[in-house]
Order: sequence, then C-alpha cells, then structure tokens
Amino acid sequence: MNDLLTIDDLVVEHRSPGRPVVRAVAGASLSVRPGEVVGLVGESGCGKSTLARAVCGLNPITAGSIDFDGQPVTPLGLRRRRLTGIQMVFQDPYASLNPRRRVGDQIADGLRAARDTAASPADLLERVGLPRDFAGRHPHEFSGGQRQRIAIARALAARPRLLIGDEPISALDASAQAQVARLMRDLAVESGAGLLFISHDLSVVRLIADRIAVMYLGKIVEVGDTAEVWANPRHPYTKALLAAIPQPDGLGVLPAELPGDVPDPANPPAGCRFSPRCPLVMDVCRDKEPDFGPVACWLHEPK
Ligand SMILES: Nc1ncnc2c1ncn2[C@@H]1O[C@H](COP(=O)(O)OP(=O)(O)OP(=O)(O)O)[C@@H](O)[C@H]1O
Repeated sequence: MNDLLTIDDLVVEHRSPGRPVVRAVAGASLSVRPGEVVGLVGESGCGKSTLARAVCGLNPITAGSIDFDGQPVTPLGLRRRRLTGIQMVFQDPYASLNPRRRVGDQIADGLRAARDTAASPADLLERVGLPRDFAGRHPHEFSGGQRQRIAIARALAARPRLLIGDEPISALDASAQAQVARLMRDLAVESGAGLLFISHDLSVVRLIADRIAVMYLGKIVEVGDTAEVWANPRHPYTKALLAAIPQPDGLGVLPAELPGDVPDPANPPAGCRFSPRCPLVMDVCRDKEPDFGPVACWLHEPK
C-alpha cells in the first residue's frame, strides 16, 4: 500500500535574532500508511513537536521533503490545512479548545470544513464515548480526559486522512491515558486514517502502535514493528528508553548508567549524536554520523 505520509531527510531549523540556529529536526525520515498507527517517541526537546508542526505546514521546512498523499506539504494557512486532511490533537485540550464557545459549535466547525451535513456534533461526541447532550456545554465543565475526547471529536469531524497526536495524553490522569490513546487508535483505524502518535511514554505507544520510531536530537535513530522493537531493541538509545520504563518515578526517565543530559540541538556532538552518552561508543561513532536506517548506529550498519 502506498504511503499516506512520507517524510524524507527532513531538516527544520528555528531561527531567532541574536541566537544560534536550532536544528530541531536534523535529517529525519519516516512514513505512515493509511490505517497505520506509528508511534514517535523520544525525550523532551528531541524535535517531535517541530516535526509534527512541519507536517501540518506550521513550521517551514529547511531541507528535505514531506509528501502527504503524493503532494508536497508547504506552509499553509489554517483553511488550506483543513482541506488537506491533516488534523492535530495537542497536549493541552484546555488551551486548544475555545473556553467561550460551546463544544458542539467547535465540533461543528470541523463538520463544516469537511462539508459534512449528515453528521451532527452529538454524533461525534457519541463516537468518542461522551453523552450527546454535552454539545451544549462549555470546555470548563469537563475533566481533562473528557476535554481531550472533545478535541478528538473536533479533529475527527473534519474527516482527516491523517491524525497527529502531539503528546495527547501527557496532561491526563494516568487512568485516562491508555483509554484516550486506544480511542485515538480505534477511531483512526476505523476510518482508514493514518495516526502519528507522539509521546515520550513508550509503554502507551506499545499498546497502540503498529510501528515505533525513536527520535534522538532531531534524528530517527530506530524504526521498526512495535513487537520487534519491544522484544529486541537494537539502538543503544532505544535500549535505554526501554530500560527506563520499570522505574517507579515515571516513564521516559533514563537509567543511571546513561551519563549526561540531552545535548543542545544548537550545538550537536560530532559524529553520532548519541555517542557522548552511549555505553557502547566506538571510535567511528565520534567521527562519522550513521546516516542510515532502520537503526542509525554503527553497530547495525546495513551490509
Ligand atoms: N520556536 C522555537 N524557537 C527556537 N527554538 C525552538 C522553537 N521551538 C522549539 N525549539 C527548540 O527545538 C528543539 C526541539 O523542540 P521540540 O518542541 O520540537 O521538541 P519535543 O521533542 O517536541 O519536546 P517536548 O516534548 O518538550 O515538546 C528544542 O531544543 C527546543 O528548545
């Protein structure tokens, strides 16, 4: 099946006056097929949001390309973006929903964008597991999990072919996290849309994703089928992320044997970006960047 989304060697830089250029995405490649759920994981600051925003046309591309449905994605206005069939669900549903408007009216915006006259906001609320009569209420009347369901209903109303969740569960209570993640997966798959699900929480991504892509300092360092990556992580960074999961004080915390913080993307290390923190570092790692997939590590160079 053809890809719905193809990201090829994407570079996205942030430039602000008087500050060094931040290469937040530094040559990342990734694809999503229709009906496929791809989980994008990595620590805070590794460039996940910048990548997602570039896919939506919200961040200009410095180099490389993004194709959606065979067409290049370029920075677009909101109206055009709706028409392209990409919808995003953000981390904080309270910030992304308008507090002054009834939720039914906000969902109706999406239905209008898709020129959908058959469905009603109440139908969408039902699809995300909420009572139909919530349509007349305002966002502040709901819990975080309910608000995120409303944001998902609004996104779905526009009939996206690609749904992007940018840390959509990280602001929710633990009890709501897996439910909301599963809901996004079920609704995307049911409608044949692709889902790019961004999270620093590998254990939730494991529950819903067909494939996992691991990002480190602007690069995808490993991509593979979820079960395979989970059972046999190959990049030392993926291993470290997985090893961090059982820690009781939170997920995504690197284990003690991995030294140092994530380096500054404005001043990345030479060679492999992970080399200063890698327990298996070799000489070649400090000299040459491993610019290949599916595992960008000199220990796993393709033959
Ligand atoms: N508008 C901006 N101007 C300058 N630097 C930016 C801007 N937005 C992001 N950055 C920097 O780019 C890098 C990647 O940020 P990004 O938000 O994409 O990462 P992330 O993985 O999504 O992190 P988080 O999970 O914390 O949102 C970070 O170093 C961040 O400080």
